[in-house]
Amino acid sequence: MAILLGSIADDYTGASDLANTLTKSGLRTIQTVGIPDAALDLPDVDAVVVALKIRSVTAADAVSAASQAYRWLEGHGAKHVMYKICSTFDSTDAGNIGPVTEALRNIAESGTVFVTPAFPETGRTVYFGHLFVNGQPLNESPLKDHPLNPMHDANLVRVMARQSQGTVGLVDLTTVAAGPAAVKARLDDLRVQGFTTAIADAIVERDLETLGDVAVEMGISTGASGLGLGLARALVKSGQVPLQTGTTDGAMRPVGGLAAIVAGSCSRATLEQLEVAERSMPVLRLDSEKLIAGSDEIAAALSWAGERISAGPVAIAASASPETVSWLQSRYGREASGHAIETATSTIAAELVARGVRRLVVAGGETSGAVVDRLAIPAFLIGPEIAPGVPVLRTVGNAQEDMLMALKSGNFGGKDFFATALTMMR
Ligand SMILES: Nc1ncnc2c1ncn2[C@@H]1O[C@H](COP(=O)(O)OP(=O)(O)O)[C@@H](O)[C@H]1O
Ligand SMILES: O=C(O)[C@@H](O)C(=O)COP(=O)(O)O
Repeated sequence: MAILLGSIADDYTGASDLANTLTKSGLRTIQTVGIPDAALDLPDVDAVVVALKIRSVTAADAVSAASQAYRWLEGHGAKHVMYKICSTFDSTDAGNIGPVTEALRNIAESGTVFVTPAFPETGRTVYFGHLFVNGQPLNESPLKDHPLNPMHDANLVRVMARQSQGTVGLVDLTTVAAGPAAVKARLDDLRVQGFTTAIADAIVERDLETLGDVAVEMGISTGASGLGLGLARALVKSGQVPLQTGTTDGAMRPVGGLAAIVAGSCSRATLEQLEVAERSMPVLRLDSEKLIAGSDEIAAALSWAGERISAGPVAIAASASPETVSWLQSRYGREASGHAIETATSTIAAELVARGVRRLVVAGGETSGAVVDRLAIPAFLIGPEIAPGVPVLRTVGNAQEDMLMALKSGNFGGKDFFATALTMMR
């Protein structure tokens, strides 16, 4: 299997978001969970998105995992590797966008690498280095309250500089609007001046097409799904990939079984989606403190689900308001409470699967990572889009029967996301 485009995604929902964009843009794409085992029979594809869970680990661990994934992708023919980060630039001053981008730049022996989280379809735009989320500066958006990486600065040149060793430049909108030649000239200029990375502005898809045209000729880039769109369109336009249509064959064959939702995202969109779901299906709100205290809350949740699930889908949520999250964190610590709740939600998901759930929606990036790891799923085929950034996924190569899943990024999806997803996953 020789691939054209490789990607290393820093979390699993982000990986399915990018795989969805590449598929929609005409590339046959598969999402693997980690570097695939040699024994895994992968279909012929144009693009492989290697999903890693490295957004909230130490920078050293993130660099090591991403470097190994880069070597695997390069060894399988990838001419360009995109490091997929969150469209809301989820990271801290310790990393991991800066350290991983710089490490990949060194391995690929690249010039100045551009970085853009722009994803206009979901309201993420970058203007003179400042990230806006649905028109609000990042630091005023719901991301200011993220449980693991609250974002307090919209100026990404500054944010990136705090987590980088090298200097960070800017490819501003005026340059991007002038087209690929102007962007290349600006990157050359930045390289000569010694900049290792540069935030690239983008407001509309056309800007991302320009950036894609430039990136496709470089070894690596860093960005969100919008950059994936630019890269995919550049590959199709150049004739390197014939335009394919639709989703992977067989991705949507019915799997039967029971259906459930497990939510660990505390993002505003997820909280609203759970409120709406309460009108049409049973929703259990877990007690966060009891979850941290021990297994009784898990057993109670499974018994609650057992009494209802044969009649239709159920939802189980650890999700809580910013006030509850910060109270819990002040008592148990940010990482410890996040980790304990991820362990609990993934245990609940695995037990539901053991009891016959074959259609599973998971809300939250870290939460999805914990669930997918717990279920030991090796890879996913990409099905149709439920909402921008969220496709239906079909498991590949796992021990259990095939499952249909959706891994929803916390902030993605409309208010009726859960009902829409379950309808598509019949
Ligand atoms: N009630 C809660 N209190 C504190 N942390 C929570 C609570 N519920 C979930 N979490 C944690 O919040 C984090 C949410 O992150 P994630 O799953 O990536 O969601 P998102 O996609 O919205 O960023 C996870 O670590 C999860 O375990
Ligand atoms: O780019 C994005 O916004 C998503 O693909 C993504 O990575 C979101 O992360 P989570 O909200 O943590 O799922």
